[in-house]
Amino acid sequence: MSGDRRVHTSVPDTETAIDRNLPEFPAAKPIDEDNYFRLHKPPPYLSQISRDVADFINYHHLQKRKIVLVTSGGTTVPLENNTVRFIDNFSAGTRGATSAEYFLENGYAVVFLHREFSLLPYSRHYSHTTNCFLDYMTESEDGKVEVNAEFQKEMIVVLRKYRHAQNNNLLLLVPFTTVHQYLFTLKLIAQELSVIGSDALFYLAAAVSDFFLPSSRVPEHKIQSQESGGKLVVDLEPVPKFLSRLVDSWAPISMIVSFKLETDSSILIKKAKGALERYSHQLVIGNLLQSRKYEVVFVTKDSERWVRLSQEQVDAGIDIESLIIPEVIKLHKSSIEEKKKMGL
Ligand SMILES: CC(C)(COP(=O)(O)O)[C@@H](O)C(=O)NCCC(=O)N[C@@H](CSSC[C@H](N)C(=O)O)C(=O)O
Repeated sequence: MSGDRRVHTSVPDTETAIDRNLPEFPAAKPIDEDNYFRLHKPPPYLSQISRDVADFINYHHLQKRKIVLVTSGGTTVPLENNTVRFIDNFSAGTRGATSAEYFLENGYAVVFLHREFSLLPYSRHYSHTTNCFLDYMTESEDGKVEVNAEFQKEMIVVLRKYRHAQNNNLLLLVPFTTVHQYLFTLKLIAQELSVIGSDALFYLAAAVSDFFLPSSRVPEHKIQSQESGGKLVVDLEPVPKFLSRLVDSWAPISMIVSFKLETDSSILIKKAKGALERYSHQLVIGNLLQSRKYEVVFVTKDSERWVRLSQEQVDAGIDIESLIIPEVIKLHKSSIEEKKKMGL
């Protein structure tokens, strides 16, 4: 891509985000997915993302490489159009960024739809907080910046993988900030990926808002606390169940994996099965906020299987994604074979 064509999503698009002519957003109804996209304006940068994604897909499809869309990080729900306050969904982006690395190491090309400024593949190892990159550096005698000798071995491994992904155009970074941007961009990428059918895999690790504030109700400027008698009452609508659209029309032939996040272990599997029944996709990976880094449960329509790190693996710093991704790839392979047998 010529020049820096990155889009930035964390700046509120004050021009298009609010439209007072929009009718009051109706309560959630089955046709809401279509209404949502009809009643809300797409992000202004979408056509640029569409071109980048189309080029990326064509490039890898010609080389018969499988492509996975990994979503990562949390979506925001702005409470003002000139956003000062917003509701955020918890996610550091570790699941998505780490999973993307393992997909790349297994030969996939990755479209990484991520919350802007959340963790990214490879750079996540040396972020500005965990493992601050400055702690890995020293000043040589002639005043040059160098990497500490003790870290050379581990860093060269990450650097080589990072450069390989860059030099072979294997990783496309696509940002979002709001749930609005996420939904429009997910729909766009899904429809573009549908051209490669069963070779496309969807791995939805992003923490997506269940509720949002319709544009017709978003105040233009910062909410003044004294105006509302010091209280802030927020009246949100349910986000359209986009997963059903993804499964039944945006990418009907692709394998779709969603994550179910709970904090109460007694309802996790039931909720994961509920999502499968509701959306009829292939796999839900359930995880608890408290233990998400060392155990997950694979829930399909006829099985549930825990995948866990042993204590030794935890102590050795093994990523649970090193166990998750090979399992997902195995299921993707069978899904491709199945679809090919059906002539899809
Ligand atoms: C967010 C985490 C826990 C990773 O954490 P970090 O490593 O810190 O990034 C991820 O593993 C996960 O569960 N992601 C999915 C979380 C989520 O929002 N799941 C939705 C399903 S996808 S959103 C779908 C929408 N609500 C609908 O029902 O259509 C849910 O549980 O309901």
